[in-house]
Amino acid sequence: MNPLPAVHQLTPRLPTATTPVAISLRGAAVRVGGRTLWSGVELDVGAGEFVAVLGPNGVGKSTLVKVLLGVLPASGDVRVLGERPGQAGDRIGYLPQRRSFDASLRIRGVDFVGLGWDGDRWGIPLRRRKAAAARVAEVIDLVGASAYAHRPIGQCSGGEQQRLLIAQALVRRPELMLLDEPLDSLDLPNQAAMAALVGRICREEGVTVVMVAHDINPILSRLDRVVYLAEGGAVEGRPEQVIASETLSRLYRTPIEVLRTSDGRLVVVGQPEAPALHSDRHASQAGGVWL
Ligand SMILES: Nc1ncnc2c1ncn2[C@@H]1O[C@H](COP(=O)(O)OP(=O)(O)OP(=O)(O)O)[C@@H](O)[C@H]1O
Repeated sequence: MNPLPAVHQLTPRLPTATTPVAISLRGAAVRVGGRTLWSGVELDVGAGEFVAVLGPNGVGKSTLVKVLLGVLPASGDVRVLGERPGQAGDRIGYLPQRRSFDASLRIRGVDFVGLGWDGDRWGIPLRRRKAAAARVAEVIDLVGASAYAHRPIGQCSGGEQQRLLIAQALVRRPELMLLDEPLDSLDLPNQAAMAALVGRICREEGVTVVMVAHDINPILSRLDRVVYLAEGGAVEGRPEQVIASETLSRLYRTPIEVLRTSDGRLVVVGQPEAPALHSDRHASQAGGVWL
C-alpha cells in the first residue's frame, strides 16, 4: 500500500464571499511532551458548519481544540475567526472534556450559566445586569433546561448538567463553539437529545460547531464534515467520504473495514490503537472495534 501523505483533504474548499472560513489550518503541527502528535494538517471549517473531530484515544483531538483556543502552541498557520488562536475571546464558546460537579455543589444552574456572562466582570451596572438575566433565561430555554435551572447544579443529572454547560458556553452569543466530547457518559436517549440540540444551535443560531466525539452515530445525520485524526496526519471531508474502508485504511496504513448496520449505524473494525493511551475511560473500545 502506498504511504498516505500526512494530510489528505478529500474535499478541499476555497473560502468565498458567501461561505467565510471560521477555522483554517495550514501546515499545522503540534508537539506535546516532546512528541509530535500530528503535523502537516490542512483544515478549513466554514462558518455555520457542524464538524466532528474523530480518532482513537490519545491521537490529539483535545489537543486540536486547545490549539484552536490558543492555550497550546502549534506551528504552521492557524486562524480562528480570522484571528490568531487566543485572540477571538468571547466569540468562542468552549465546553471542556470531563466536566463533573460534586453533588454537594450548591450553585444553581441559572447562576452557573450567568457566570458565563459576567464571571470575569465585577460591578456591572443594573441595565447590563437586566440584559444578562434576559440572555441567561433565553439560553436556558433554548437548551430546554428551564425545569431544573433553579436547582443546585450538583443535584442535576449528567444530562441536565450537560445542557447547562452548553447554555453557559452559548450565553455570550459565540460565533464558534468548541465542544470536547459533550456526549461522553450520556445514555443513548440523552446522546440523541444533545445531538439534536447542538444541531439546532448550529442551524438556527448560525453557530459554527466543532465537536470532538468518540461515536459519530448520534450526530451522523447532522454533520457537514468530519476530521479524522491519525498518528501523524488527518483526513477531512464529508462523513461518507471519510468514514469509508478505503479512506481509513489509507490513513492508518492498515486494513480497516467500515460496516453499516441495518439501522444505519457505522462500525469501524480494525482501527489501530494510538501509541500512547492515557485513560481507561474507553477501555471497552480496545480490541479493534470502534465507533
Ligand atoms: N501537557 C502534556 N504533556 C505531555 N503529554 C500530553 C500533554 N497533554 C496531552 N498529552 C498527551 O498527548 C496525547 C494527546 O492527548 P489528547 O488529550 O489530545 O488526546 P485525545 O485524542 O483527545 O484522547 P481521548 O480520546 O482519550 O480523549 C496523549 O498521549 C496525552 O497523554
